[in-house]
Parts: sequence; structure tokens; C-alpha cells
Amino acid sequence: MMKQTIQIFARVKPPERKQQQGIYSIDEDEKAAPSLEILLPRDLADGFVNNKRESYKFKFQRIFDQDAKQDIIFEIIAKPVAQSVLAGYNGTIFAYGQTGSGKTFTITGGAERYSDRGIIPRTLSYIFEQLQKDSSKIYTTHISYLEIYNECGYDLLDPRHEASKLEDLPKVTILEDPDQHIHLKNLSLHQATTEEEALNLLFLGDTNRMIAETPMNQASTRSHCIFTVHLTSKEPGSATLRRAKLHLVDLAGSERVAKTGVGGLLLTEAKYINLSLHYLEQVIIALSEKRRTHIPYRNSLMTSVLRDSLGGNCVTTMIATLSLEKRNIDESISTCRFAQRVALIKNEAVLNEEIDPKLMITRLQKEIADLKAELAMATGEWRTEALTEEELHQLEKLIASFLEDQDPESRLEVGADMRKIHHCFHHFKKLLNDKDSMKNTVSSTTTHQACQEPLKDEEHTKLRDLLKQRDNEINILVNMLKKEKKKTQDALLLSYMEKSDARLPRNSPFIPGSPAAQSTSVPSAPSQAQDLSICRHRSSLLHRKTGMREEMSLGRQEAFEIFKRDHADSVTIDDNRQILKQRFSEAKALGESINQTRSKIGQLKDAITQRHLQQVALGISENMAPPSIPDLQEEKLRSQLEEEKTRYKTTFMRLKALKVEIEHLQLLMDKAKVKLQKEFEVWWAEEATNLQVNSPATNPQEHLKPVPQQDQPQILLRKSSQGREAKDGVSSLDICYDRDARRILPSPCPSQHSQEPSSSRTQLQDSISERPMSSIPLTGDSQTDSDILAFIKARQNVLQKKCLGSN
Ligand SMILES: Nc1ncnc2c1ncn2[C@@H]1O[C@H](COP(=O)(O)OP(=O)(O)OP(=O)(O)O)[C@@H](O)[C@H]1O
Repeated sequence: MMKQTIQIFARVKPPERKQQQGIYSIDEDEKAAPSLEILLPRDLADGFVNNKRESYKFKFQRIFDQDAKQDIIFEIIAKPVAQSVLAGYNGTIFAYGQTGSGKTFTITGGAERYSDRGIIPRTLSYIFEQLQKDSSKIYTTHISYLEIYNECGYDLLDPRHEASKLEDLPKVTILEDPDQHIHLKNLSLHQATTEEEALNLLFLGDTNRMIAETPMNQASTRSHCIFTVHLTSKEPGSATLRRAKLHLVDLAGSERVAKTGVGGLLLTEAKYINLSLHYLEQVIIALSEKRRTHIPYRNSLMTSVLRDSLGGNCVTTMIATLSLEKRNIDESISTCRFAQRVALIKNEAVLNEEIDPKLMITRLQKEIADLKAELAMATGEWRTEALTEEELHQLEKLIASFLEDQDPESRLEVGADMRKIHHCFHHFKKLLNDKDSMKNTVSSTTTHQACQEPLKDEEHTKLRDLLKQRDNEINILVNMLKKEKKKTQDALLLSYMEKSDARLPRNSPFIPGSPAAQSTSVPSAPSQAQDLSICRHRSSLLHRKTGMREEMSLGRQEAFEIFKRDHADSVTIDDNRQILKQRFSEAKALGESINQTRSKIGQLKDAITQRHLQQVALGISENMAPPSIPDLQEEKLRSQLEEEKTRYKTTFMRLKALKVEIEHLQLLMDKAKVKLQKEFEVWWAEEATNLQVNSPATNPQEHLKPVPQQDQPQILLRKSSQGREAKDGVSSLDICYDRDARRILPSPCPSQHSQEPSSSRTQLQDSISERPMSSIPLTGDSQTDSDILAFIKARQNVLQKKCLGSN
């Protein structure tokens, strides 16, 4: 049992603006625990009713200042909890703090850089690495991802997320068994056999969360997310199962309704925006007060789910995230106060062991059968019916293994069944008789041989050499067999890589035929299948949920391209694309180096075998026994072989790590793309509605009105995919909503995108950019019209920005 209070850590986020001096200080010198002192600026301190304090001091297990990197956070905070979980204890890490203080950054990680990955991906990586190392147990890992929004639970990994709105999905509800254990109905568990599979599940959940969010409902700041790793372990042959859960929790923003600031009531009476957090606070208060017996866990879904983590069977850690700027001082003090209360809560973590019911039943059945037989013997009621075929077969097997067993202490256990005991005696009698008759035959043969001439010494040596030669041949054959086996494994791996990495760029080091593909270990068949299905699921999700670019009309695609180019995230996507390219070429180089090392190893092995054969052959031809000291040249070859093997191992590990990084970067890029496309869809819908409402041309009659030639930018709608012809009155080709649009539409100011100056084009562009939207003739087809308007708007926005930028 591990008795421990909840560990509390603080992490200060780097400021968005220039650092304000003197708002806080960290005292690391204090021996027991470092302390964080928050200093109230004079103007704020005066505002606190009945409170002239100018500073507040809080103790934490450890305080991480602004420059603390994600790897340190993992090492100090998450790794010990992960280690407890691997040992069979439950673990929880939760981040608590106001909106924007860095909870998601700490728990999941930043969306930009690989080095920014947070506690979840790093913990997954660590856990799978440890599982791989430990062959003494059989482990099974499952993942679940729960979101609690407005006191309702949603399964972020529910495949129906694709097709349904959040509200339409079945809610996750609590079931409590008679032992007061909590079970969650409608929360799916997904097996993950590798780190990559687990990361894909994390990505799926995050994407589902992002997609369900609307501008009206910024769920990410108001919802709680609980990513859980369920780990089961068992020693081979044992009936005892160990189950442990690791909850990684990103809570909603902890800000309060009454952000009174100077006004006063703050810190004591202010109410949480979030009901679940309010109930969480009540549970924490109840737990931290010694005399309280009733803890109101049942009040909310979140406190019910986290029941074990708070005052129960769990190793729990809290990270207080702080955005220590002047405007956030009140919230920061609240967060620290909350943490101090949490630190008083004692948990008792126990190993969660249970007996595998199937194995237990078999064991008990056997025990019952044995006891029945013993009873029958004791009461003299022997069973008289003949042993069945199956029973006889089992008995023969038992006898055979008993006879084969070299251990003199071994026993033949047949239970208290006289029929079986009799059968054993019969068997042994028969064996004894057979042995006697064999002895007679053998002794007559040996007498006959003894009469023959004794074998000559020379013949002995020859036979011995022949034996050695055969040994060598066998060795060579075994090596050949090993090589063939390796080739088959490589072929399997290639086909796996071919499927799973079909989305990697052409120069991917993991594509079939590339060196790296031949050197990675072969994943198990079920894992491949699941992996592939997750990848497919991920990309289909990307397309379906975000309006699918291939389904966009051409105008909309064009507008999307402009929107994308102008979006702040496009820089991140481009940066990551560059890094990804670099990583690919690094991986390619590593793959090539691995391939070279592999062939070198093969050559060295061949050379060693040859050298060995030569030595043996020499011995045979010169009729000499092989030398007892090792051959020097062979020794040299062997040490070279060892060096190459070490090089192979190191390069292979580097390639493996690089592959994880590449996968992660791809996930980040996918995520950024989903976000971008989602934002575009929102913008598009808004713009189309606004423009259609404002534009007189939305009147179906309006577009038929003749427009004076000189006033009118003439528009040709060439929807090539539909083969639709240009409409009357809008027939000359000035603006074209196809792939050539950017070539035909010039910018009003010189830009990188339009390098061909043309006076007529400039005129045209001027007329478009200056013209109110309402004067642009439309087609009457609402879909097409919204394409036109949104496109022109997007284009104008970009052009205006560019002009501003260049002026
Ligand atoms: N330690 C840090 N280093 C660098 N950037 C950080 C750090 N912490 C947070 N950020 C950045 O600050 C912004 C807000 O952080 P984050 O989204 O993690 O806050 P949050 O507390 O989860 O907010 P919410 O309650 O809205 O979910 C993000 O852009 C994030 O990348």
C-alpha cells in the first residue's frame, strides 16, 4: 500500500506581453518545499476588502518557472506516476488553472513543435517502452477518452462522432456496483498495442473535440477531458490479474463569475463558471476537513469519475497552471489556494489484483474432482466404471512426461482414483516386461559384435572428422534458414509499410524498397490491421468532418487557398512541413546507413563461416585435430562483426525515434489542417450569409437586369466540372473561377503572386476592389453566387492586406 498526500506542482506560463516586473518570486532555497510568493501591486492590494496584505505565499512540491521545458515536466511530474501505474497502482495527473494558463499545453502539448509534446504523448511513449522491455509479464493496454461538458459525458472515441452532433451521441453515464465501484456506460475502450496506435487515438479524440466545438460554444475551455490508459498485467500461467488506470485530466478553465478585481469580494465569494468545478471544489473542501464524513462525490459526473483519485485508491498529482500577469493575479491566487487544499488530501493506493475468473473456475473444478475422488476412496466407494478414452489419453500423457522427467523428486499425480492408480501399475508392469525382453536381444547382439575385429584408431578419427564436417554443414544450413526467415519477415514488413505509410511523401524512408523499411521490426498482424484502420479513419475524418476539399466547388476551393495563405497557422504548417522534409531526409540517410551496415554484417558472417570451413578442411586434409586456440583472423572478423552490430543497433534506435517524431509531426499537421478548414467553413458560412443578405442580386429577378457595360466587371462563371455555359450578359471572360483565376485576376498593387503588369487588368481589379459587393452581377443560383461573393471577398481582403503591408 502507498499512503501519500496528493502531490502539488505549480507551473508558470511565459507571459503573452512583455514581462511585468515583480509580480511573483520563487524561493527555491526552502528545504521542505519551495514557495511561490505572489506580490500584489499596490493599486490592487488596496482594493481587497479588510485586507492590506501585499503578498501571498504558497508552498508546492516543486515550482516550474516560465522557462521549464516539457521534458522536465514529464521527468519530474509524470514519470513517477507512470512508474506507479506500471507497478499496478492507479494514477492521476490533473491540471488546474484559469483559461489560457497552459493546462492543455502541459497535458497534451503544443500544436506546433515536436518538442512541445505534453504529458500524454510522453507518458504513452514511456509506458510502451517499459512494456517492451519487460518480458516477465503479459500486458494489455486500452485507451478511453472522456469529455465532460455541461455535466454530460461524451465518448471522444465514439466512431459515431463522425456522423452525429455532440448532442446526438449517447451520453456517458455512471453505474455503481454494490461495492461502490464506478463503471462508465457508453464509454468505449480501445486496445492499443503500440505507442503509435495510442497516439492515433489521442489525435482522434482531440479532433473530435475540436470539430464538435462551435464559435458559440468554446467547449475546449469549458469542458473537462479525461484521457485514460487502462493497463492489465499478468504473469504467464498465473491466475492473478493486476489492473491499473492512469487518468490524465485537462480540466476546464477555473475562472470565476465574479471577477471583481478592485471591488473586493473576490477569492471568497466568487462562483465558478463551471458547475463541475464547483462540485470538485466542494469535494476537495470536504476531504481537506478532518471531521467531515460525507464526501459529496455523487453530485457530479466528474467527481464520480475521479472518486478514486481524490481521497481514494490512487497516486494523484495536481499541476496548478498559472498565468502570472497583473490582470490574472486574483485567478492565480485562487488557483494556488485551491492547490493548498488539495495538498491536504490523503490517498491510499493499493495494488489492484484480482483472480482471472476463467482460470479460477478451471482450478476449482479440478479441486472438486480431486476431493470427490478422495472422498470415494476414504469411504470405500470406489468408482467401478471404465476410464473414458479421454481420461486414458490424459493419463498416458502424464505417465510419459513423468518417465521423461529427469528429476528424481518428480511425482506422478493421478488423484485419488483407484482406476487410474491400477492403470499406472499395469503400464509400468508392461514397460518392465518389454525392457527385459529388449535386454535379452541386445545382449545377444553385443556378444556377436564382440567376436568381430575391434575398430581401428584411424577409423575412429575419420568418423570423428566426418561428424565435425556434418556439424559444419548443419551450421551452414541453419544460417541459410535464418537468412530466409529474415527475408520473409522483411517482405512482411515491406507490405505493412507499403500500406500504413502510403500517405508519406514519395521520398519517405519508410516506403517499400527503401532501406529503412527493411530494418524495422515486424509488427504483429492484428496491430497492423488496427493501425491501418485508425490511419484510414483519421484521414476520412479529416475530409468528412471539415467539408472535404474535394467536394468544394472551384470558387470555394480558390477562396480556401487564399484564406489558408493568409492564415496565421499556415506559417506553422509550412514550418512543420519543412521540418518533416528534413526528418524524412535524415531518416532516409539513416535507412541507407542501416542497409549498408546490414550488408556488411552479412559479408562478415559469410567471411567467418568460410574461414571456419577452411580451417576445418585444412585439419581434415592434413589429418590434424583442429587447433585449440582461436584463429587470429577469425577473431578479427568477429570483433569487426560486433562493431557493425553495435552500429546497426544505434542507428536503428535513432531511426525508430525519428519515425515517432515524424508520426507526431504528421499528427500535428493534420490537426492544424482540420483547424484551418474548420475556421474556413465558419468564415465561409458567415460571409456567404452576410453578402447574400446585403446583396440586392440575391433577388432572383435581379441578376437578369441588364448591367451597363462600362460599369460592369464582366464575370464568366465557368464551372467546368458541371459543363455549364456562361450566362447571357456575363459572357466575356474577365474573372474566371477556375484554376487559372489567379493568373487572370491581377492585384491592384505589385505583389509576388502577380508579376504580369497589365493596364487593363489593373483597371478591372480596381473596379472590383472598389465596387460594393452589391454591384457585382450574380447568377441567381445561391450556391454559385455565394461562391462568387466569398471568393471576391477573400481576394479583396488579401489584396487590401497586401497593399497595407507594402505601403
Ligand atoms: N509553458 C508554456 N510555454 C509556451 N507556451 C505556452 C505554455 N503554456 C501555455 N502556452 C501557450 O499558451 C496558450 C494557451 O495555453 P493552453 O491552451 O494550454 O491553455 P489552457 O489553460 O488549456 O486554456 P483552456 O482553459 O482554454 O483550455 C497556447 O497557445 C499555448 O501554446
